[in-house]
Amino acid sequence: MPALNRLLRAGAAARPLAAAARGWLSSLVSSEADARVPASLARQGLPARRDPGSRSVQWVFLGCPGVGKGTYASRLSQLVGVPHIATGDLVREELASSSPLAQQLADIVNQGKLVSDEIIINLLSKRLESGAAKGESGFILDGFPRTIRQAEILEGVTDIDLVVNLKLREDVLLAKCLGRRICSQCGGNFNVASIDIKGENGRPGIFMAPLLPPAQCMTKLVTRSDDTEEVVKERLRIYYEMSQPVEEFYRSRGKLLEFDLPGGIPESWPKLLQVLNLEDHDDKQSAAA
Ligand SMILES: Nc1ncnc2c1ncn2[C@@H]1O[C@H](COP(=O)(O)OP(=O)(O)O)[C@@H](O)[C@H]1O
Repeated sequence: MPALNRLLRAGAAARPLAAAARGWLSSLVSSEADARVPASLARQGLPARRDPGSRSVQWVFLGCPGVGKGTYASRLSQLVGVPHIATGDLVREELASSSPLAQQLADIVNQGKLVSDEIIINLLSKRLESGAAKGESGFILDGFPRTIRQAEILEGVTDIDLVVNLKLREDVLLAKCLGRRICSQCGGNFNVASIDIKGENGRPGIFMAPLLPPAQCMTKLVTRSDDTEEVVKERLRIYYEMSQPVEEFYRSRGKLLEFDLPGGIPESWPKLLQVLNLEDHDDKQSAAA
């Protein structure tokens, strides 16, 4: 099996890339029969394909920067027992290394631009490959696909069961990005923003309490270099231009589940479980804990 990066280095052009990526990724993801698809999709008139337990879930989380893809994808991955794979994390791991790619990536990410499809497919392929070697199966993808080309390549490789599109109003997205903090020691994600917007002119208000770190992390908090106001606004602009069409790509295939976040985690998590038909799962896990 030729590695995608070797093909790319050999100067593979646009069409061979898609073919190469398909070959490479398809050996790493499963296209077997369908996995669990929430009954809520059926209620929405979307196709609910059933063959429970045939393979692990293959889900995608879409949504603007700051919407909470990482938070909810990570919680769900623990609940359903599949890895949470965030391409933004893969990019940041590469940035933290002293690889030749790191400087090139830093310039792109710090301007709020998208990394090339080639680089992202390469990073994702490596992550899937190392997971497969450890016996991982299934996934919840967060931050991928982010362009129509990425979506087409993924669709050519495997059957995604469900795409959750998380939504929040733009002023809240900006406040959440600016309030985001990471513990430089444990890697935990927190948010110091306190959001309390009153409803007006028929538009509902929204309340989100800050997600504060424990005392031992308090002095070790850092801000992502791309979470400045200027860069967040550019990331939002790029999302609308490059990634929003991906929503329509999955909507037209009957796979998109729209989810308007009603508030912070205490309000949103139970509702998300409800629409995913996973409340029982959560109860069983809490009882077992
Ligand atoms: N699928 C992708 N395609 C291109 N670039 C990506 C992709 N995923 C992540 N990146 C790069 O990594 C950065 C951080 O990604 P992420 O943590 O997902 O950010 P966000 O908070 O904007 O959703 C992006 O701004 C982009 O430069």
